[in-house]
Amino acid sequence: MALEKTSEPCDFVLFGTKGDLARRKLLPSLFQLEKANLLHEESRVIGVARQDITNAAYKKQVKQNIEEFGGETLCLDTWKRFSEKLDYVCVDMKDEKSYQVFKDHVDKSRTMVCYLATPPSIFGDICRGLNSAGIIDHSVRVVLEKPIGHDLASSKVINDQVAEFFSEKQIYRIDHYLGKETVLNLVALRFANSIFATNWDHNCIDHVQISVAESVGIEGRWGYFDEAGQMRDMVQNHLLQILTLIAMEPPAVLDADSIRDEKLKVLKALRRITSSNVQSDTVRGQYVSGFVKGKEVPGYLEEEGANTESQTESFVALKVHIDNWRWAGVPFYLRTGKRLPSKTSEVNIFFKRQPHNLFGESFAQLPPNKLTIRLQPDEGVEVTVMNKVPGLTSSGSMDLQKSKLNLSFSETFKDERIADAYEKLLLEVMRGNQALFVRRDEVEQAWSWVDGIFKAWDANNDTPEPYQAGTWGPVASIALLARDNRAWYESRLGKK
Ligand SMILES: NC(=O)C1=CN([C@@H]2O[C@H](COP(=O)(O)OP(=O)(O)OC[C@H]3O[C@@H](n4cnc5c(N)ncnc54)[C@H](OP(=O)(O)O)[C@@H]3O)[C@@H](O)[C@H]2O)C=CC1
Ligand SMILES: O=C1O[C@H](COP(=O)(O)O)[C@@H](O)[C@H](O)[C@H]1O
Repeated sequence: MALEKTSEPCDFVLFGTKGDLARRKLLPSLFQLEKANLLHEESRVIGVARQDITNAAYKKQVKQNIEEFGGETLCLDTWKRFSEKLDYVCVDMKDEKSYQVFKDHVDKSRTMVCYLATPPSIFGDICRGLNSAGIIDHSVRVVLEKPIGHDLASSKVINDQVAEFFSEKQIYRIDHYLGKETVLNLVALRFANSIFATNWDHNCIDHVQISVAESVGIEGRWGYFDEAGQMRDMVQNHLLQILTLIAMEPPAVLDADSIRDEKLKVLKALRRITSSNVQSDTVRGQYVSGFVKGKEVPGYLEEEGANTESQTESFVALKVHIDNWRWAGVPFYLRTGKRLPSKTSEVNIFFKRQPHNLFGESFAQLPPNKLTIRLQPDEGVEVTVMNKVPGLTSSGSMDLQKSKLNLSFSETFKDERIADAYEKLLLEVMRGNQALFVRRDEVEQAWSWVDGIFKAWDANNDTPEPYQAGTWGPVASIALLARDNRAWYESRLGKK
């Protein structure tokens, strides 16, 4: 993927620079942008945290982060250029007065991006602090991390707090799945290829499966995860965003609001899950100890910091209906979980059978066409097609077999490095393109739908079903599809 350099110098202010996300993802991504010469020569990265350290000490910490999480040997030339861009500001983000110090660090003639990699509970404090220091004007952009809130009500509170100081045009709500190369490719695949564009509805498609499987557990983030659970951590944002890109109508143009208007319509058309269908259409699970990739791992309730009463779900499977013309009668099955056999995300589109069988028994036994979009790893697109087995037969019959048309990104684009999602998104913020960010109404519509599921679970006194770490989730997840005479497509890596 060729990314384009930012044309304007930018002050990129990273609140929460010592946190997990900043260390693992954001700083290494900024470093990669520097390495690819995509940061403007005069741009700066200003880390903000509450520890009182010198700029030199901060640079040392950032260097260690990049060495630890950058995934490659540190390129010293790049580091020299990058470290010259680094600056550090000590702020207690809850104390309005402490923001005055910014005046000495930011240059109002540049574009300013404030990335809030902090708990959402202090987004309002940060905006207020920046405002009291006179830093906010119409050109400043603010990036908000997900999940925004815990439910619709709390997300409205946070969005209102930020909206007091920033207009919607200045707000970039990040969902890092929207920066993944293969998720970006969904739009190209659908709207640049007439073979898909013209077959993308209830006439041709039987059902859709979206699986986002993780092999990791909660990675020492009990405090955060146990409050959130897989539904708020993954479904409310990443899975619903993927779903909207698969299901949306073609936007008139590829600008931010045209795309977001179409995604919003899909979210509005989601059939609500209530206490009458929650049992048939949802499954939630919590892992118990088991083996992942041959290694013994603890159960959810044995994780560091765990409370043994927790009923937080680490797995969710859903049957979702989109009540509109295009998708009438086409179920979308979604599943995501931690401590599954492998880290594999893919979308499988199952097409309908041909209306009439011209080929006899061998054809009847074969599954219909399937389009697999491998989001990660081994990014690519695969179509299963029916093919004649070459050769002569005494009866003259035609034997068919299932074959694959396989586009592997790593083989096809050998010379292109696949950029991390955050690299793409950070560059888009610096460039001022909101197309890959989530609008307030989308976030709130998604919460409203997810809130309905929690309400229904509560009404039914539903609790998560146990599943062994290293398996594909509770048995009920298999039953969810089996009731419809369907089965999850167990992806290639799951078989390894
Ligand atoms: N970690 C991840 O993989 C992901 C995280 N996110 C989101 O990103 C955000 C950050 O997450 P994460 O990095 O994991 O969180 P952490 O708890 O690791 O980091 C939060 C940062 O905020 C700082 N902070 C909190 N309160 C204050 C305060 N009053 N004054 C100054 N600094 C403060 C902390 O400073 P200190 O170091 O001093 O405590 C810390 O550096 C959250 O919204 C999360 O939901 C989203 C996707 C993935
Ligand atoms: O946002 C989050 O995403 C990660 C999974 O992201 P991926 O890019 O590695 O697929 C998830 O592990 C984490 O819990 C969640 O907060």
